[in-house]
Amino acid sequence: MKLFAAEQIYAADKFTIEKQQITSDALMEQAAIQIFNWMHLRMQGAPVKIHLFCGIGNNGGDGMALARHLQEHGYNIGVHVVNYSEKRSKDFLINLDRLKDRKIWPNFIDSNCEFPEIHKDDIIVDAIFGIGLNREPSDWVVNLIDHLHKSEAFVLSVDIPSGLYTDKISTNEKAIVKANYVLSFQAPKLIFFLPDTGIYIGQWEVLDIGLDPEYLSATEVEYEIIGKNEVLPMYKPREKYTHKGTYGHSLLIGGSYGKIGASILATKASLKIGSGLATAYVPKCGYIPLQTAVPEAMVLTNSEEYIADISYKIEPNAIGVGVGLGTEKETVDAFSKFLDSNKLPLVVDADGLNILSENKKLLKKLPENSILTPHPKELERLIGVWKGDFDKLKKAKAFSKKYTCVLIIKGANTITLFNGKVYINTTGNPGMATAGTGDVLTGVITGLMAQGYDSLSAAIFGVYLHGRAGDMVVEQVGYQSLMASDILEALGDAYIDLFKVPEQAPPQQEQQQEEG
Ligand SMILES: NC(=O)C1=CN([C@@H]2O[C@H](COP(=O)(O)OP(=O)(O)OC[C@H]3O[C@@H](n4cnc5c(N)ncnc54)[C@H](OP(=O)(O)O)[C@@H]3O)[C@@H](O)[C@H]2O)[C@@H](O)CC1
Ligand SMILES: Nc1ncnc2c1ncn2[C@@H]1O[C@H](COP(=O)(O)OP(=O)(O)O)[C@@H](O)[C@H]1O
Ligand SMILES: [K+]
Repeated sequence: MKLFAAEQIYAADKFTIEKQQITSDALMEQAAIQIFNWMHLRMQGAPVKIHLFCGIGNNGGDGMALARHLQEHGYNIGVHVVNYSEKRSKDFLINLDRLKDRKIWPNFIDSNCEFPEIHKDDIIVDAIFGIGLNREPSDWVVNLIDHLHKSEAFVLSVDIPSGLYTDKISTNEKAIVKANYVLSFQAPKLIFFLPDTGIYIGQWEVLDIGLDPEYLSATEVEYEIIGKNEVLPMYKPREKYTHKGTYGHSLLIGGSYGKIGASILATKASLKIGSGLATAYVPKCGYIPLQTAVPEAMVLTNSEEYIADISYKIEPNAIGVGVGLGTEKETVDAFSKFLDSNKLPLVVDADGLNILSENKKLLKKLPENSILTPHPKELERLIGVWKGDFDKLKKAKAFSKKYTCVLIIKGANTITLFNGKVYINTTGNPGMATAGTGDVLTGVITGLMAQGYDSLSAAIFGVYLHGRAGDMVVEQVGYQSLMASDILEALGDAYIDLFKVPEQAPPQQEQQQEEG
């Protein structure tokens, strides 16, 4: 799903109004009705007090229009205008008048006013600022936001939590509403998925407010979120008249004394994801553990406790390097020499990344379209410290461009960058914050490349399947008990899940409705 920049949403808004020959307040009305329907379906007329805090722009206008619909349906509302500017938007004013026509007089709050009392069982609708925020809110607005938080009432934010910018990080975390739920118009916003800003969003849902679909589909975006719909077209089916050679040979180079488990996990993952053959290249101390733990894999060994040379006679189709590798001087030299002769795009993880960070000139030796899979600390070693998520993305994009590599930034909502575009994964859970899960991901991506997936598809699809396996298995084992091996075992389920059709209402029920 595309993530649009604020300017693109404003442009789509303008285009829709012109094409459909409607007024902007009619579009606002559609948006408000969508929110009303969402609330009405859940509240069913419950007499809970609903406090609507409305700014003076179009986000506030949405809130005012919503207030009218709630009042018409008998809800117990309090409407508060957060009067932070004299410059009120046209559609805000139209909706203010419509409220007044119905004899509803909002409570106007400014810097000198006492804030309204809010009980913790009340509901707050946050329509103070939307995507038009362009500077830090005044101190009294920050105090109001603090007042909302202190009430402990449920907060429903319209479009985005007020106080969040769409393209930068706020300097004052107290100036941001913490939303329990966000109803976002037309598409989610990038900030919902970044660690610095995602913390202000409990749950979110998209409401289709009728922006022109053709315009939106023709609009090129920098950011996309990746779910099942996006990865399904990448899937390569298994054909009947094929053999193990058809599905490629993965080579996993890594392991050192005390870290052979990493090689086991990665090698096994490459087979579990469908690689026809797999070879683990490990120091001799890894020979017996590997042959025992992954009897399906072949093993090549070199020196005793860490890898001191990387050379082989096999012809792999994909190579993953770095898990458990260690950073001994001889290993670094072996990796450097290997890069001189290797032509295949690599998947580089863990100590492979640490070696590259310590020896930046090696980065130039990486074949084009190699995949680097750093967690945030490894990323910092590669690209340097950053100031907030937007700066991180900018630096990461520049790095991926400079070395023509796919960069995978691991974490909650793993982010893949390539060729100026950013793909945000939606699978995975905090149960995966445990030893060895990254090693499994390296094996998964290597195994996909061995099967012929191009680097970008292997990265996006691999991250998705890895996270989906984590989501499926966590339901059985729980967050705390989830281990990397559990993800390995669930990779098959993640594939099968790609083709599961969402459950529909039982036919009997439909029949009854028709009869009724
Ligand atoms: N297509 C869609 O998706 C649709 C979107 N719709 C809704 O419109 C919302 C965007 O509305 P919006 O452009 O009027 O901006 P909004 O966020 O209400 O801010 C208001 C104004 O405040 C100002 N301002 C900024 N920062 C400030 C500060 N710190 N302190 C004081 N003032 C500050 C700034 O004006 P300025 O003073 O800079 O001229 C800004 O323009 C969007 O989120 C959605 O809810 C729907 O109605 C239907 C279709
Ligand atoms: N909170 C989280 N939510 C979702 N996924 C997570 C979370 N924490 C970690 N992960 C995933 O777990 C994996 C951890 O990788 P990494 O840190 O390299 O682990 P290791 O080095 O132990 O193998 C990554 O794929 C990451 O995206
Ligand atoms: K808002």
